[in-house]
Amino acid sequence: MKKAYLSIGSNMGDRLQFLKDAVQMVQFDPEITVKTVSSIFETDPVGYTDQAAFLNIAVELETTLSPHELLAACQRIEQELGRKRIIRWGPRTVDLDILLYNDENIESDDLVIPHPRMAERAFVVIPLASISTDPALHQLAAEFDPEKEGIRLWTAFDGDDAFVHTES
Ligand SMILES: Nc1ncnc2c1ncn2[C@@H]1O[C@H](COP(=O)(O)OP(=O)(O)OP(=O)(O)O)[C@@H](O)[C@H]1O
Ligand SMILES: Nc1nc2c(c(=O)[nH]1)N=C(CO)CN2
Repeated sequence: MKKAYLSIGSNMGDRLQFLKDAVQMVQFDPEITVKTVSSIFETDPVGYTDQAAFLNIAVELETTLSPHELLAACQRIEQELGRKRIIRWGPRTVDLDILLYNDENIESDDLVIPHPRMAERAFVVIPLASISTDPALHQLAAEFDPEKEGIRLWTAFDGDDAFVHTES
């Protein structure tokens, strides 16, 4: 069983529903168990700025899928939820990126882990650090000023209490 973290974002249509649907579809995969979902953050668009604000979350999961199988699962969910690639970094119903996979470093043509742009993205690092115990991530998150970065805590993720993993 491997531990992985995803970043999920949406800035089109019913953003909250897209996040909930995406998490539910991830959880529905028999090879994946969702352990923790971060709170939802509303974030100003980065990269291509002439678009609506995003909702972003980070998700911790356990999986028996390989990194490439996990990428395929994420891309299938994006397709099923109607994602179309029109503008690079442009509006999307839902975007699922793999941030980390079991401390592995992967550099293939179609998959790079850790995600190559994660450290510079407050909309990724702040939700991720909020569900991680890794001191390096907490340090990275502390270097961002949420107000300056345009990041606002939006609401708890209440898609399903079963997704909230409590250590016993
Ligand atoms: N860690 C990763 N997670 C998801 N996709 C990845 C990863 N590493 C490389 N990719 C590749 O990136 C390609 C483009 O992904 P996508 O269209 O979601 O990019 P984007 O979300 O617009 O931009 P960004 O990659 O900067 O977040 C995918 O087809 C995938 O093969
Ligand atoms: N705030 C925000 N900006 C973005 C996002 C995102 O999820 N949130 N995703 C992008 C491409 O991955 C580009 N810009």
